[in-house]
Amino acid sequence: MTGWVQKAYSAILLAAGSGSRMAADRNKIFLRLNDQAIFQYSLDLFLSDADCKQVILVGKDEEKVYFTDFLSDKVCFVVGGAERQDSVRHALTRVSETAVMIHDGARPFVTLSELNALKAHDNAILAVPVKDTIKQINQAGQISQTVPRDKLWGAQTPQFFETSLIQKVHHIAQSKAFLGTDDASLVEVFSDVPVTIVPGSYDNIKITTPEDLIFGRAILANRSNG
Ligand SMILES: Nc1ccn([C@@H]2O[C@H](COP(=O)(O)OP(=O)(O)OP(=O)(O)O)[C@@H](O)[C@H]2O)c(=O)n1
Ligand SMILES: C[C@](O)(CO)[C@H](O)COP(=O)(O)O
Repeated sequence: MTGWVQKAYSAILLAAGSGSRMAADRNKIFLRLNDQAIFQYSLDLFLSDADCKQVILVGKDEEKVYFTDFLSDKVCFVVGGAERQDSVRHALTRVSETAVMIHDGARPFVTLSELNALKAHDNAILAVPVKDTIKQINQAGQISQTVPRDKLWGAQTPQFFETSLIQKVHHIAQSKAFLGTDDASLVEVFSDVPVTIVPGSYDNIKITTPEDLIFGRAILANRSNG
């Protein structure tokens, strides 16, 4: 992992999802892992990084009240949109720095050394090599091919960009009604700027389904033992 790198940035922390796959009685972002709500882990990490000059917390309008205690001179609140991409686009209008780190609040286990590794690049994302054998299927649900995985990586967040670039490609994507599943995909489709893969950790899971809470508690227990 790359060492300490100084580069001022704004962080967009996404918490405006619904968590439908978690099937909880509230937005999963507020579920507790040990002593903290899920989104607090990465909020605290960004606030501990001196290079992070601004955190834009993106939530649902009706849930703003739950974020009030976390707002400050450095942390502002922006109302999200229907899709993750809409939430990012709303937040991008408020970014104060020339670089921006876009992060899922549902990924609580990113580390400072991973943030520093991203900051060593202009445009980069955390990702991990795909471990499973990947099958492509046909319409009948039968295998059409096994996709060679030596060049396949699973995209994570944070994803780190020059602010002007990511603002531009989000604007184009909206005008063309293009919906990507991450922010780097918009850079890939609507610019010729390369995005670097920074090898991340398999710990940096997105809390998505109920068993991820079990994995999350195991990751925390492992960290407190080590
Ligand atoms: N309209 C949306 C959708 C998602 N997110 C955020 O984007 C991250 C990744 O989204 P994901 O967990 O996949 O989506 P959820 O809507 O939270 O969950 P689900 O797809 O299971 O409903 C989460 O931190 C989520 O809060 C957001 O800010 N705005
Ligand atoms: C951005 C992301 O975290 C990359 O893995 C992911 O795409 C977010 O949402 P998804 O609904 O799980 O695809």
